[in-house]
Amino acid sequence: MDKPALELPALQLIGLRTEFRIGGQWHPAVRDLSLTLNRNETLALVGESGCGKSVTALSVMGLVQPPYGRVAAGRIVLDGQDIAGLSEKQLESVRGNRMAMIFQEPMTSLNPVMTVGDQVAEALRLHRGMDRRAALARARELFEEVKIPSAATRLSEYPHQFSGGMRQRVMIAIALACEPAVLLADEPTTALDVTIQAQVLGLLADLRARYGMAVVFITHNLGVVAQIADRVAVMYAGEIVEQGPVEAIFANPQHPYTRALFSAIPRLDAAGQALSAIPGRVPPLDSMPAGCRFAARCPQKRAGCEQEQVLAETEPGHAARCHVATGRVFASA
Ligand SMILES: Nc1ncnc2c1ncn2[C@@H]1O[C@H](COP(=O)(O)OP(=O)(O)OP(=O)(O)O)[C@@H](O)[C@H]1O
Repeated sequence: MDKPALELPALQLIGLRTEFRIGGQWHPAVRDLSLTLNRNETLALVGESGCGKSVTALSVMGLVQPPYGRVAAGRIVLDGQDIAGLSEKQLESVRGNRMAMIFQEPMTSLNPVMTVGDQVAEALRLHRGMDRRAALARARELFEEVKIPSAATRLSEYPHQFSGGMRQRVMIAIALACEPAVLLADEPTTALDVTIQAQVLGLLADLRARYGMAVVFITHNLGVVAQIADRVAVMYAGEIVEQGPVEAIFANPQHPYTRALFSAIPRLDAAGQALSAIPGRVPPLDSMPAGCRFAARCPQKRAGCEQEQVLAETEPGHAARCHVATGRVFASA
């Protein structure tokens, strides 16, 4: 695919804050979240369950809506256009077109009573104005690109006739149909067995390069991160606590939470040693502590952690939200 000469970031989030209403009050599930993603780049969003990864992706897709949730602040800039304030109707022309999302369980997103071919074709008819015949011809090409064997005959089958891995390929074909600038992938391989997972990861990497997409890949599997990501953003309790190139995050993690995540991975050379799970749990949205949200679980807690922390660079392109790691003090100081 040709790229524009002067390239805008594919996706920029600037100060994103997404809130949910709990007991009549709004509480942030994501706050002060900024990141920039270029075309042909994969950013892994990692962290424990409940730390705000899916809410971040759903916010980008415009799928957090009142009355239960809202994007309360920030900009979501897709290929230079701020889409945070778009109406639902305007968003419909962006979703599945300039940005697309794939989920852990494709069965919940696929229509069980429509052939998979028609489901791929639907996106092309809606966003590209193709007639059914042309859309189905393109759907066949897309099935070949995502390596679904016997593409031509499988187009007229229904989702239940596909295995889990093949269904995920159908979802990827739908997502790619309109050649989106940004693909949001929320744990797309978690439900697959490891061999199929590796195949789907390889396929996503190939397609990213072929289509020049930016990919946000949500996972809590650090092995997957190592395999697929260029950059990593580690989230904890709704905030990015560390961000940087994948090599720097693995070789030189700065935030105590990132280090704790790494020490929770089983290691072959440490057979017999207990796995170090992180004691405690992510605080619920309606009782977030002031200051560092990880402090209560942090082995390096000290004076100053009770103050708001800023995300500050520890080396070029690598930042952490911890005054102990960065030597930088506080947002409020
Ligand atoms: N509709 C909702 N109403 C209220 N709270 C919500 C809603 N959706 C998500 N949350 C809360 O927002 C926080 C972030 O959730 P999110 O699903 O983004 O976590 P996650 O990091 O993606 O976790 P997982 O890996 O389990 O998907 C959690 O505390 C969750 O309970």
